[in-house]
Amino acid sequence: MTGETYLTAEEVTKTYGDMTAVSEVSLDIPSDAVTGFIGPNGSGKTTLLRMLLGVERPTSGTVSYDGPAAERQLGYLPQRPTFRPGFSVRETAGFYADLVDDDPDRLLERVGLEEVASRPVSGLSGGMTRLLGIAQALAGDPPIVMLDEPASGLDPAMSRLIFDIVESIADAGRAVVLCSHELPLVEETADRLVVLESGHLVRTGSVAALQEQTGGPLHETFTALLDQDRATIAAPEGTQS
Ligand SMILES: Nc1ncnc2c1ncn2[C@@H]1O[C@H](COP(=O)(O)OP(=O)(O)OP(=O)(O)O)[C@@H](O)[C@H]1O
Repeated sequence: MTGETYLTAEEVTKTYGDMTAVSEVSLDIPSDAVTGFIGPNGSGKTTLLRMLLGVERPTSGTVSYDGPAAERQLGYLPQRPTFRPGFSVRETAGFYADLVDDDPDRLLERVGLEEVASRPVSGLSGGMTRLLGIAQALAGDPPIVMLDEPASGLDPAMSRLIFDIVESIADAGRAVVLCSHELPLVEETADRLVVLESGHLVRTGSVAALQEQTGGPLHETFTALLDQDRATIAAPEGTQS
């Protein structure tokens, strides 16, 4: 079930010199839903996410926030979250909570890190570091939460835990966007998919609708869609079977 549009991108393009990382992508990000960005390495997922966040300025096109009034509109988990060494988990959560008048203990409880609150951040596992990154992204209760590869490099149990938390963030009414290569988990968790290839949006729609198009599980659907698009690009108009 998806809700209102919280963020709108219109024909956003990002070039770096001669390289086009994202090409004329238009999309809406709805509340009450997880939108998954999938695509091969280098297809432009992170660049698109960062333009939606406003930390990367589009070369052309616009991004507009249509969500509710909020002190912090967007929360962000970067691909490789890093925290200041020497601080404990609680001090770190406290730093982010203070910026938006939130409660650090609430944030730690939200991701299940209250038991390790006194541990130095340098002593956290990769999974716990990611959980602390999610806690930070939730500070101030932003209506939109964006997560870049929240489970990359994590074991299956930790990946599952992270995706369960991601789902619960959207269940609380927020708009959640994530980039991920963990296709089976994305298939289970996402409501909508945005499929990118070489900076182009090649498909968007609900997971069910995309599955219906090719009649298979997501990882097969994904491969089939990309193959289909390569064929579309390769075949001159009117020659496709
Ligand atoms: N600051 C930059 N300067 C030059 N090129 C860049 C920059 N940032 C990204 N790119 C290029 O833009 C393209 C898209 O990169 P991006 O990181 O958005 O892809 P991605 O789909 O997130 O990849 P991955 O799945 O590997 O994280 C890549 O070819 C990348 O090398």
